[in-house]
Amino acid sequence: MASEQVVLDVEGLRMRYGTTDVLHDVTFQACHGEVLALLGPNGAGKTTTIEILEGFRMRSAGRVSVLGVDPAHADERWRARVGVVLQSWRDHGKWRVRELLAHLGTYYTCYATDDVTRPWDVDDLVKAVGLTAQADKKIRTLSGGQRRRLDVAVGIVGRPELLFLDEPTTGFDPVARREFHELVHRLAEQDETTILLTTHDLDEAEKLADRIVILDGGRIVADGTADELAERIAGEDEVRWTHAGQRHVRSVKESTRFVHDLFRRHGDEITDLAVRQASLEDSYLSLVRRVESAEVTR
Ligand SMILES: Nc1ncnc2c1ncn2[C@@H]1O[C@H](COP(=O)(O)OP(=O)(O)OP(=O)(O)O)[C@@H](O)[C@H]1O
Repeated sequence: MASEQVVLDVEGLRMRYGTTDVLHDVTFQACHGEVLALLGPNGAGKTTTIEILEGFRMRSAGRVSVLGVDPAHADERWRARVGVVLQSWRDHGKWRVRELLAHLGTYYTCYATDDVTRPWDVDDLVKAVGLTAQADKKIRTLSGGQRRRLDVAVGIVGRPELLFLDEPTTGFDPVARREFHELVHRLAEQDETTILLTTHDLDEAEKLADRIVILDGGRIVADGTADELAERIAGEDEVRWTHAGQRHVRSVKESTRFVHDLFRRHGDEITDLAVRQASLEDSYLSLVRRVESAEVTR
């Protein structure tokens, strides 16, 4: 993390649609250069949260500060510092990729600073999102995954300080996904862009995020690094080994100590040893099941 400067500050956020509360007292922060993943089951409140932070939706209660400004009262200068990748860019089908990005980029020219050149050079941008071969194609002829890459390019053309990515890799093939992950790392590490992303891909969250916030039923049920969540929630590693021709599997809290004891007792008789640490998926599933069973008994 480049500095401890707080870029996103959310405290006691509440949202009510009609008579239904969908966010209850949501509190979290993100610091400069941090990549934060917001996870949670369908309907947990991720998009609602992100739309409030983007200034697209009015909250019912709570305090929200984004780059030091309340998004409900933000101006164009603030908007130019924020990049948004929405769930899909469907307009401008007759435009060509390069043309659209160059056109949208002109909006940011007046927001360039001594430190940040705006907009992003179109050829560099098209290359960064892997659309060089499609740069002169009409948008309506792009495949679903190529459109999604264009969505990402539209979101970052102004070189935002803060980037919101709502399910960015839906429809990406494995190569596109890998390239997108490299782009996110580059944005966070080289450009110190703060990134808030939502995803249902736990492997993606584990790879990209410095910190993970899990929302369930409109409440934050976990907040920490993938390792912290694995330790705090799933808590157990899986150890597999063979002894005297027989396969064994045990779930244990302290795998290093367990393996040490195993070798102390059986030495070279132990073969095929494998230790699998609890993954983010284990933590997530265990947490969501716990919340669901608590709701059933409530
Ligand atoms: N405009 C709306 N009017 C009424 N209820 C809404 C509206 N938008 C969302 N909701 C409700 O708010 C809750 C949270 O929805 P939201 O879209 O934020 O969830 P999500 O976590 O993004 O879900 P998903 O993973 O399915 O995209 C859901 O119960 C949804 O039905």
